Amino acid sequence: MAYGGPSMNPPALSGAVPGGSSNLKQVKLDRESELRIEVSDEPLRLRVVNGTAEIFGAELPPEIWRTFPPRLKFAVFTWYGATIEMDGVTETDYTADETPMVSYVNVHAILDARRRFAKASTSNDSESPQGPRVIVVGPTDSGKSTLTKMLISWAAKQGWKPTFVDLDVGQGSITIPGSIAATPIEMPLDPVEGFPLDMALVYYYGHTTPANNVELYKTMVKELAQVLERQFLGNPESRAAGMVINTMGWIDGIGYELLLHAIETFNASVVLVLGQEKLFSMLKDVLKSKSNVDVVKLHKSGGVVARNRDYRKVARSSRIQEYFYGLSKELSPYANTSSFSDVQVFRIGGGPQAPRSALPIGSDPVSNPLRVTPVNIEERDLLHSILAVSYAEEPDQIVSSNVSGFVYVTEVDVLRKKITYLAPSPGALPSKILVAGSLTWLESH
Ligand SMILES: Nc1ncnc2c1ncn2[C@@H]1O[C@H](COP(=O)(O)OP(=O)(O)OP(=O)(O)O)[C@@H](O)[C@H]1O
Repeated sequence: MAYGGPSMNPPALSGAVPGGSSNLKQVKLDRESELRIEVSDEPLRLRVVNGTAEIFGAELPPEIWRTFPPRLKFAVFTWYGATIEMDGVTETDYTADETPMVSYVNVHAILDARRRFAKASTSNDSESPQGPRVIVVGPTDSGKSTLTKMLISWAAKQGWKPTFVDLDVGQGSITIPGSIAATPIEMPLDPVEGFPLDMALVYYYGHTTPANNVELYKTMVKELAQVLERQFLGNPESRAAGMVINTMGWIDGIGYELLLHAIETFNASVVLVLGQEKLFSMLKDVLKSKSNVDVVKLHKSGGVVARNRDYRKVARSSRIQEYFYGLSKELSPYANTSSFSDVQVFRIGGGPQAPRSALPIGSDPVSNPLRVTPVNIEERDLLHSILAVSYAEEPDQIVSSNVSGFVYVTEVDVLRKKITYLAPSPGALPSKILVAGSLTWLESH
């Protein structure tokens, strides 16, 4: 794994534990330094034995062992010094004393002041000051998700309930990839569990890159923004806490247009640009006419680990597995079989809008990216597809409706006209309307 940069120090080990197993080791961290860890293929146990330390903004309780799953990459940071104990063999672990954490926490302090200002002047008037709407942008592997987590956890630690918005359909921080989602955060994030799903507002776009259907992606981003806007109007507490929006790492061409679209759609007031000068100056320039938008450049942490295509593919697959089986396979999904006639599967986009003969001469029968078409289960191979269970009551509401969850198609029996799927909860699905995209999964156990 390519580490490096000025912030790399040799591992700082202080005294092996006498009589302990050879896998037990203690690391002493000086103030404002961090222990960067890549977990190996085996889980790792870790605890704080002295001082205070946090993982991406969430403080670790003293003395208590936590188990971190295989391949997780993270840092244990301390503001005032700490001793960490690890039990297990890591892929890598080293300490670093050069981190951008002070600049990150300074951003937090400014956001906090804006929240307090918004809270002090809270009225239900839509013109009154609002909490910050922060959007984090930058190329892939610049540490966007990590910074988002820190800002959210630090805010929650101070009693705010900020809204986290995830626009990155490639990874899926709140729920499975292919979705855009938002959720209020009430407590610092658990370093292993991540973002909670129970109160999330989820839209299923269905693909792991916005390139598959740019119009649909934009439409769903807009839907989500409008719903949050309405919720903020009725909830001064959320409104004062504001939002933190995580974006995808696609920053060129259409990707850049989509960032601008998100900034505008969510009325972002703070744009945090991580690790790229060019993107920073482009955004600064294009947003200079907006006096209420601050564009701030921040350094990427030397600890951010670059992840290749294969890693991302595996990570997506684990996210889906986690949705159905839980983080450590503690859940068991329910297998259900329905007749083809009991469910209605739709897809969005594609297909000609109208036959050429019906269009004015010279115009092209472009496909309609928002068109909702029924899927013939007998004809289209849905085996191994992830389908979203829509809240839409009618097919024409599908694009603008959020979803209650997902099912995974494990068998399609064309002869008996039956479809079998895994669902996270038992009983009938909350809706007959299911939405297919291009997301599939091969269960590996
Ligand atoms: N200081 C650090 N020490 C160790 N690992 C870190 C550190 N900062 C980030 N990481 C890890 O590096 C990886 C990439 O970081 P992150 O997910 O924040 O990047 P990103 O810009 O959001 O990526 P993407 O392009 O997928 O959106 C993650 O696994 C994260 O946990």
